[in-house]
This record gives sequence, C-alpha cells and structure tokens, in this order.
Amino acid sequence: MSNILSISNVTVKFGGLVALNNFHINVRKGGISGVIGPNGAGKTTVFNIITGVYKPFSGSVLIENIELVGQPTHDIAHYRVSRTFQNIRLFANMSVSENIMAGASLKREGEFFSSLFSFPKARKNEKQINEKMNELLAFCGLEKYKNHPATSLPYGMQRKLEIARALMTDPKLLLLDEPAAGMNPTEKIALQELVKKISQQDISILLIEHDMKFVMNLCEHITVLNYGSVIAEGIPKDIQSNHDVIEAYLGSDVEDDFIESLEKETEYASR
Ligand SMILES: Nc1ncnc2c1ncn2[C@@H]1O[C@H](COP(=O)(O)OP(=O)(O)OP(=O)(O)O)[C@@H](O)[C@H]1O
Repeated sequence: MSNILSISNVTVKFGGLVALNNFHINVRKGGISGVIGPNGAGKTTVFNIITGVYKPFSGSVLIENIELVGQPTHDIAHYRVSRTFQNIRLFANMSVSENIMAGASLKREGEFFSSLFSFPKARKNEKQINEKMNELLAFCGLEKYKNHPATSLPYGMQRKLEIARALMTDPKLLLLDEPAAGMNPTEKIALQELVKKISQQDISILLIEHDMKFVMNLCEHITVLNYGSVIAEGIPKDIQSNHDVIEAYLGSDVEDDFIESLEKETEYASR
C-alpha cells in the first residue's frame, strides 16, 4: 500500500531544546492517521516541518517521493498539502464565502492573478471558484452562514470554515491541528462525520488531537509523541493499552479524557 507522506529521521532543535528527536511517520494514501501526545510533545512541530515553516536539523519529509525539506512554504502548497491551525486563523473582516474563496487564491497564485487580465478566462475562473465555494459550503454544512461575517459564527462552525477553506486548495494531504478543540460533544460528532466524508474523497488526513475518543474513533494509525520522541505507534486498540502511553499521559491535563477513553469500546473498525 503506498504512502502519501513518509517522514524519516527528522530532528528539530530550538537552541538546546530538541522538539523532535529522530521522528518518523508514514501516512497511507487515503488514510486517516493521528499524532497524539501531552502538551509540548512536538505535535505542531511535525506540521511545521511538513509545511516548511521549520527546517529540520536532519531527516527527510517525502510527499509521494518528492523531498520537501529545503523547499519554501509557498512551493510546498503546490504539492497539494493544506492545513488548519490550532488557533483559528480566519480572515476576520470577510464573510464565510469570501474566506472559502480566499483558499482558491492560495491554490494557484499565478493562475489567479493572470485571470484578472484575461476577461473570458477570468469569468470562467470566477464561475468555477463560485461553484466550488458553494459545493464546499454544502459539504461542510455551512450554507446558512454563507454571507455571515466569519468571526460571528459559533466556534465549532469557525473550525469547519477553516477546513472548508483548506479544502478549496484541492489538497491531497490535509493536516488538521486540533480540529475538535473547544467543540461541544454534538459538534464533535458532526466534525467526526465531516472528517470521514473528506477521507472518502481520496484526501489523506493527518490530525493532531487531544480528544482521545475523537482520535480513536477516526484514526487507523496513531503515533504517540512524548518530549519529541515516538514512544508508540499502531492501531488505536494497541495504543490504548500501551503502558508507555498511559505513563506519558498520567498527570497531564488530558489524563482524565485519555483514561476514560481506555475504558470505553471505540467505534473503530478496520478500513
Ligand atoms: N519556534 C519555537 N521556538 C522555540 N521553541 C519552540 C518553537 N516552537 C515550538 N517550540 C517548543 O518545542 C516543543 C514542542 O512544541 P509543539 O508546539 O510542537 O508541541 P505540541 O505537542 O504541539 O504542544 P501542544 O499540545 O501544547 O500544542 C515545546 O517545548 C515548544 O515550546
């Protein structure tokens, strides 16, 4: 089975702090994988090395055999990698539809600007962008908010809007950084369904999440980080009973959630 993402031997240092130590992960094409770990374990740093925000001290990050290390962030977007952020980053002064359409300009900057100077092409592009925006509004359940200011949306909907904007770039790998953070249980279930639907569109997903039930229900493969090192990896069932993982979480602020998730059967089924 081929991988869309293969990271190997990646080490990231900030001065004396080793944020990632010989990190590795493979994400299967079409799969949903997760990275978990206590606060400060290095999870967001993984996303930042994939998207070129940080350059690793050593190691390799391959998207379908293309090396991303050393490439600038704007070039990496061309390999159809898109992400959302732990702290929502919507354009505050724009409507929901405008925020989604902004994703199109991130997609192919050159095409977007050249279209401004070519009237027939511009109209065609504008029509396509509008169609796609409307499709994504429906797909993400945001239709009724179309003309609302983005930041007036309930928190859970703002997170979905970030996902819709990321999907506008037509990604083949979507990186979701704590997508369920701040959501109530109903919103989390709706988000879980949305993530499954996205994965059914042949979009591979790598997610970081503190909500263990969310991770265990969605992910086919989980990598556990602690102090920058991989301490466990495997299917949810094995991760839940892994002694090192339980140890790492004891005393952390997500301990209760994690322990609770150990006690419950998950809905996970092999895909
Ligand atoms: N730009 C930076 N400069 C210095 N240290 C950094 C930088 N980015 C991250 N770190 C440090 O690297 C470590 C890993 O950070 P990272 O944000 O990847 O953790 P995380 O697992 O995502 O944490 P959380 O769950 O709290 O978001 C932390 O100790 C953090 O303080």
